[in-house]
Amino acid sequence: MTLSIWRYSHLALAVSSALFLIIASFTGVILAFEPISQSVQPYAVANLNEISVSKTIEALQQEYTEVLEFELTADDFVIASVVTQNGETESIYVHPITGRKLGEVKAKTAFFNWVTNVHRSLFLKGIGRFFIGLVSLLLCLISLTGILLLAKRQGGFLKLYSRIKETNFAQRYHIILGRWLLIPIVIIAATGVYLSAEKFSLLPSSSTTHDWSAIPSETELEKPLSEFDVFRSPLNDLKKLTFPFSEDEEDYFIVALKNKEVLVHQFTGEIMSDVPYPFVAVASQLSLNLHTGQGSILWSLVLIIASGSILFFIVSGFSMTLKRRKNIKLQIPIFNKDESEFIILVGSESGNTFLFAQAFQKALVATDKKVFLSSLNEYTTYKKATNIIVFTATYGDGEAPTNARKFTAAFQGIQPLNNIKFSIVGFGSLLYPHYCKFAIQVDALLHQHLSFKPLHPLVKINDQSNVAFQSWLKEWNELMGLNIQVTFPKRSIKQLKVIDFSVVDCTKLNIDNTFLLRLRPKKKIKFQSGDLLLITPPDSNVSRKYSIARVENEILLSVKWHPHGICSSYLCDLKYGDIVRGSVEKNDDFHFPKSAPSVFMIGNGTGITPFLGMLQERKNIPTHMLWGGRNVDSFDYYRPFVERKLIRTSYINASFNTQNTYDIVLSQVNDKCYVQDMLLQQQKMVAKTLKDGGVLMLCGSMTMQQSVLDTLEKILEIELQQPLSDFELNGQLLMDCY
Ligand SMILES: Cc1cc2nc3c(=O)[nH]c(=O)nc-3n(C[C@H](O)[C@H](O)[C@H](O)COP(=O)(O)O)c2cc1C
Repeated sequence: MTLSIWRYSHLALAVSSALFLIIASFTGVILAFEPISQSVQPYAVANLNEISVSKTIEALQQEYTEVLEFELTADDFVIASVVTQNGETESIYVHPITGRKLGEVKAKTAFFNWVTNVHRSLFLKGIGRFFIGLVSLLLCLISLTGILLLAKRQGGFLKLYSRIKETNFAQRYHIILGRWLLIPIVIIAATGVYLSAEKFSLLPSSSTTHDWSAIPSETELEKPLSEFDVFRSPLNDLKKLTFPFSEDEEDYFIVALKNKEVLVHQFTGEIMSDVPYPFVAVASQLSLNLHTGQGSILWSLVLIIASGSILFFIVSGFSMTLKRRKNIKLQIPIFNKDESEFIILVGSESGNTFLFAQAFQKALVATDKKVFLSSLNEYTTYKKATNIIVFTATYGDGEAPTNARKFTAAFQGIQPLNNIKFSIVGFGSLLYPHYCKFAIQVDALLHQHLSFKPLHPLVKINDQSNVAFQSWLKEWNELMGLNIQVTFPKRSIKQLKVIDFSVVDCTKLNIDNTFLLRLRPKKKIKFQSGDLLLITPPDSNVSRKYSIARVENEILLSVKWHPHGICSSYLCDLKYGDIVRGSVEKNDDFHFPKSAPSVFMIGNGTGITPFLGMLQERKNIPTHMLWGGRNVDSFDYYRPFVERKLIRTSYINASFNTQNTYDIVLSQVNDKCYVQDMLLQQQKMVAKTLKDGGVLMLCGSMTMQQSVLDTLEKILEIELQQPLSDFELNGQLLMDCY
């Protein structure tokens, strides 16, 4: 709730000021170049702290007929207003020791003048200035709401700079740039507000007021300028010196120093008035310098980057909002569990079943029904429920999808509050031996419970068939006396580029009927270990995806041959030089982490494949790999890749400072050990890895995934009293199981 308040405030502020912000930041970037071009001019003189003010006065008086004033700029240049020997009044850069003219003070170019006008007032004078001031204020608020949002997302202010989970470009760089450029942007905005407030006289006066009526002391004697105390101070203490207008005794030198302004008697050097600058004047000067970058090339560069980044924030922010809105439209989270009459429970691994469930929910809501949708894992009590509709896929070897693994246990432990009618729709594929097995289990479970009555027998849907779904819907409508119409959002299927690969190696089957295949892309393509290779055998419409390793710019895959497997049989028969057509699909969720204190790879069977490549690419991140297979010989094909990089020792004995290690466990030898057994034996080390921010990568069969996740859940409860989902959300648990 609070998150959405901040998000909406952030968005509303950005939307209302976007156009002005674009103009102000764009012109701001250009204007920040002006102080840089100014600073690089050759008028600076070194060691101004060693030159006294009187030295410069003398030099100027010798060189020119009359000196009106001189000042030290933010770039440490000396500018003097003088009357030359020819009687001309000039404003020039001078050398503070010789008084020599170094160059003419040029007026701002017409271009910079124009851009300044746009930046300050959009050529709209007072009203434009007001809008720009207001936009600066909004920018302050946008930055503050942005930082609050970020703190919430990262889990607190202390974690502001911790690892970012987002992989979407706009979102990722909105956060990265936001947290580094927040301070400069707030400074730009706050000083902008200050300068505008000053222009509109909303601040107390910043001018110094002298008492001009003071009477000079009679004891003070006339002396040369070089003996005036105030002129003995170093030149870099001075801001500006204005010479007396006439030789009248009541005309004084006006000396603006860094911290105060003094009036000095022109003949005796007596200080007639000494007024420190008011706070407002100091703040104004500081605001001007910080807002414009005057006098500092480094700060000007920061201003250029910060102003430019505001343009990026606007574009990336709006792109994130559009994306979120699209997702919200898909999700329609409307009613809570206790007010809903219809409960839809979903088991889905790759999201397709969710799309069916959401479309069904949307259609029901459109007929004014109160509907609640959640994953099967979140099964609980529902106060007003009369109907439960389960949509679930089956995975692995007839297993539950990850978001339904806890359903059976939850169902057995929860007593429903009322009698409920149920309908089960199983999503599966006839290509698998255990067609819709998990849906069958859920159906059986509900049948056994006295509070649940079937509305309709279990329906199985092969290969996400819309025809089969609509026919179930028709019957469901009839039984319910409803007539809901379900339409599906068009799925944007990314077109993958199909290319040719030549076979470099295809090994024989090992004792587990597994073989290694090495393919060389015929074209240059981008891929990395953990990506997926999609292959459709010739004359077939069945595609298979394989998790791949990148080894010396070639694709390595490990395939288990199934006697009736169309794709595995096709690949198994390949020979050196044959051409295979396929496409590589990016799998960003399963790439080796760019940074992490340590990585623990866990896999079984052919699930070792992406790790074989990651081990070759890995850079300086301590790594341990645990692999589960059947026999010692099962590891033979993988051994050379692993032993090139890792030393065999158990995780518990691994010393990450000096070595990267691996261990294997075998299920068909005497001690019959599975990866989850090994994790349990080394539970302290596993918990410590996660606690210290390490990343756990899991690849292999769904059966192994289920057991490993159950084991991890147990370990974390005992060792850290924390749920596994905390680490999953944090990006510390990466999975690619099949
Ligand atoms: C690795 C894998 C294993 C699968 N195992 C089974 C299975 O044992 N039985 C079955 O009926 N369908 C199986 N399927 C098919 C899925 O259940 C089916 O494609 C489903 O529509 C996917 O839904 P989802 O996208 O919501 O996860 C499997 C699919 C994959 C990719």
